[in-house]
Amino acid sequence: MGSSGDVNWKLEDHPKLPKGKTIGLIVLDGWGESEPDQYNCIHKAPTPAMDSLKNGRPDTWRLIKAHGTAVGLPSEDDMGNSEVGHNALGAGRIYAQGAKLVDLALESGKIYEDEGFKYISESFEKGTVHLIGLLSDGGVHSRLDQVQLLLKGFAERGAKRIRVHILTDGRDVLDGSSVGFVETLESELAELRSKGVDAQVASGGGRMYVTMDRYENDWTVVKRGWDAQVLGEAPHKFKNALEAVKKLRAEPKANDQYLPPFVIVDDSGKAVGPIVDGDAVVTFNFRADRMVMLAKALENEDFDKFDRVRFPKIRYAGMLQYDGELKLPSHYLVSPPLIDRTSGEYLAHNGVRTFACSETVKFGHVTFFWNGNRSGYFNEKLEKYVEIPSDSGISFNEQPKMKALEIAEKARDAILSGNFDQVRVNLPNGDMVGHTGDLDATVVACEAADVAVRMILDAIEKVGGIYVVTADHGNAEDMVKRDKAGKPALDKEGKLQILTSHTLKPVPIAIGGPGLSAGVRFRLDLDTPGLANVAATVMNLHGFVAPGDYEPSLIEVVDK
Ligand SMILES: O=C(O)[C@H](O)COP(=O)(O)O
Ligand SMILES: [Mn+2]
Ligand SMILES: [Mn+2]
Repeated sequence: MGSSGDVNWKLEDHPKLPKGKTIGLIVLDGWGESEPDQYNCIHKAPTPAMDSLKNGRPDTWRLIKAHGTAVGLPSEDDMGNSEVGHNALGAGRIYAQGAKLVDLALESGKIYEDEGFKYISESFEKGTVHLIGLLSDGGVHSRLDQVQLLLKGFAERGAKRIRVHILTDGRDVLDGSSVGFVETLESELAELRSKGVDAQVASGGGRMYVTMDRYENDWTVVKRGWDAQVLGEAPHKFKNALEAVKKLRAEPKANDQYLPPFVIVDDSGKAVGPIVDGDAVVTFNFRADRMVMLAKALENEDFDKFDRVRFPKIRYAGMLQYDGELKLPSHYLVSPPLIDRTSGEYLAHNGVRTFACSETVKFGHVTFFWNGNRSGYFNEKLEKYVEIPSDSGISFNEQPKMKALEIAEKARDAILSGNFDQVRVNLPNGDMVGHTGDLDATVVACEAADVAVRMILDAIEKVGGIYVVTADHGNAEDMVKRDKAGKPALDKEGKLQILTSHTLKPVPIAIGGPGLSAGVRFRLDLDTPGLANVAATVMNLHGFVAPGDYEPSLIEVVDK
């Protein structure tokens, strides 16, 4: 057990707070705090459990920051996301995250000096370099400006033939914005062509239908991408990417997230950029969860998730290494943040028994991301992680209740069993349904999450425990794009622009339960605390003082 040899894992006893209270720790995914209006689905939904934690309870309910620099992102314009949110919640400190690390490596040019670039550049002379990833400026999984810099950088350093395999977004950015991003990319590629580089888009598809599945929920998503990117085969063929995206978007009910796969073909109808022996491949997403499955398909000799038909001998590098435990991929352009000494690891060393649960689409959030991008248990005798299979092959507005009830039942049973000191869940509804842009379904989703919260609170009540309820970033509380004055913004045709993405809003945190010592309340002296302050808070509630370099606890104990 343990990640680093000479760490003193023993946590000091908290001078005032007892040990042995069962803590129910709930993360509502995509649940921010915003003005109550008709685009605030949390406000529109009946949420009696969450309301009861807030109303009239200023000492034990507050807001904390969940976006921008508070979670290690480059700027205050960066909305929060699950990866950085759960990293901060679990690690108790703020780490420069993927987006920022890539920015720094590009700015300093270090990206071109390290092993990963040297490795792929061996293919520049004779092979093609392929770039695969999410094409948007969402800044959650990838950023187009970084891709533009990479394209230039590769060309300046000898790449002769470049192919880009795009995944359209519409989830971290507005639906329909794919067209503009493709235009930007196309003009970048035209610029390269004018300098003698053979550069073009080779394939594409919508991120949720092609390639970017996560936590092995549905391998057919990755297969669709493989067929287009590697084999050069797809149901739709076009002469260029702009035409592809425009035509496919014109189909009834089409949207950026779910565009079908396509390949770009030459005049003879042949795909312009299948991946073949001797080529280099870079997956340019910096975020791990939705790249791991493709990385496995590209890298692993033994692979049985679908028939790859061909397994080309390529030089493959990720923008980052996506899984430090699996060392996947083995080559990468930028080193990921080294998140060590997470609260989970400390608590395991101090005998705290932990149960963690979510459904597939968020399971890694409350385990892998929570534990500093680390798979598996710190101590399997003390921990139990339960994954409830998510529905696959549907958009979650079709089943907005998702598995909230099942997650709550597992948490309830874990709490009542007396076998665990911390029972931690992620309730995905507000986020996953919020991303569909379906307002009515998102209201149902928020209500379902609230019902799940109630069930967990009731179990905590029964065992005399403590609850901590918070969220990782905003989403469902604001479902419309707004102008600077905060009014809903209309597009050129006068239509409302539905917001499928996360937001910049703060998130609530509430504590309570019969086990909470009298006199515990939120401190008023902290200057805009954020998600990283939660870990020390939870350690206190388990009866421990947090390590000195953790962000300060949110609570104090006053004499009553
Ligand atoms: O991957 C996704 O679904 C979105 O881009 C971000 O959502 P998450 O950060 O809540 O997972
Ligand atoms: Mn999230
Ligand atoms: Mn999300």
